[in-house]
Amino acid sequence: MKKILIKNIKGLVQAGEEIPAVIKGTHMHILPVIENAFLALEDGEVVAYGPMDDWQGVTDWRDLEVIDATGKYVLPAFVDAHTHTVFAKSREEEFVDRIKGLSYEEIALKGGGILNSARRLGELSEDALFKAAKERIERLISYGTGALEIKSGYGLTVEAEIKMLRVIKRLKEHFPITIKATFLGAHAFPKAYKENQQGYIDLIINEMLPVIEAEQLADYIDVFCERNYFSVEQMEQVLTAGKKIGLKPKVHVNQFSIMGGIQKAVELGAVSVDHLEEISQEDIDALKNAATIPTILPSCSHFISIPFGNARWMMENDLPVALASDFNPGTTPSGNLGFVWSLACVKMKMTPEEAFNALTVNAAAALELSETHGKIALGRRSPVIITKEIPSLAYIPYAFGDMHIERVIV
Ligand SMILES: N=CN[C@@H](CCC(=O)O)C(=O)O
Ligand SMILES: [Zn+2]
Repeated sequence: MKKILIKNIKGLVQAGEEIPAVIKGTHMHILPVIENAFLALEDGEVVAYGPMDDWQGVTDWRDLEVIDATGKYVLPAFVDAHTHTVFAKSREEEFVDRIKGLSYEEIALKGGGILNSARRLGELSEDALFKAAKERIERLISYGTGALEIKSGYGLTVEAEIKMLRVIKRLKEHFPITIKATFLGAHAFPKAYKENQQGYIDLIINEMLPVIEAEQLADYIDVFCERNYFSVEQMEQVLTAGKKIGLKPKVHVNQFSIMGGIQKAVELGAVSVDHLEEISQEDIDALKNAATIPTILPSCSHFISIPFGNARWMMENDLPVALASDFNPGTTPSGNLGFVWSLACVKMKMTPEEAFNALTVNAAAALELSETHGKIALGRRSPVIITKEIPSLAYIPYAFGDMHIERVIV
């Protein structure tokens, strides 16, 4: 048995059996920290923690690794509940086009964007996609990500969507961290179906979903509900078909426009609604008393220069805000949740504590991982982060761009 004792921890963050599975509104500011603490793990499972004064000493030193965390914090790893980590190639030429004045939507309308990624993904083998995604995930873990969701959606043909999902399945098997798969066949209409949108929806429902069901390739179903992409009615068709084979909805809504997608997604029992750069009082009202987690993606706002989600307004309305990276080659070529933490504080005026809850407890809820992730508690095995020596917890989002993580125990 591999035993690890982390002692003299400057601050053990978010440790406690009583920490709730979802943290709403004003409660998001509450973040428990045990000062001068210890944490004991056996084969990754939390077997004891608390103030150093309560530490009983070690009786069995065999196979024990002792880590002295003087001046360092220990945190539950982040949960990334929204990524597109499997993709073929980066898209920096679109980045340059945006610098020159084109918008994301204009680039997409001239054949760039999602269709650009789909063209490139079609050319790559399953093995090549797996290798590239594996390297990305290794990097994400070193940044403190302890569980993540990965979407398909750069295939847009039966063959290529299934290829993506098979890659995600292999990644699940390869990594010790939890990975969940989301089917996003309804990410964009392929060129061949530009004039026959219903034909593509039929392809998703009649050709893709049966293979996904037979091979158990997905946990969730997603639709990009947006002008020039999928309408609310089209989203409803796809989500309803997905639900019939047990896929719960997690959807892209309100990135550029307000179309009623949030209300419909809530009605269909969505686990989360993601993006929300644009939001109305009606949207907020729909989310009150719903189990759906509003998930904001500030790195996307930063990178393509669109508004940041109004987290403060959501919290004032007692909603449980989650944060995720949206890691993808088009709108967010970074899966670094430390940077997301910083952006949430600087641009969305979330306190460091609120943003941390949004990256852990509420993010775990957005991925239905509340039982295992988001906090440190007895019996749990989810990854933990050990920081470098830092003056305070707020220093992490404050000193953006620096790497504050020394080690991630998976
Ligand atoms: N908006 C939809 N999908 C991705 C971007 C896809 C792309 O541009 O490749 C997002 O969440 O930002
Ligand atoms: Zn996305």
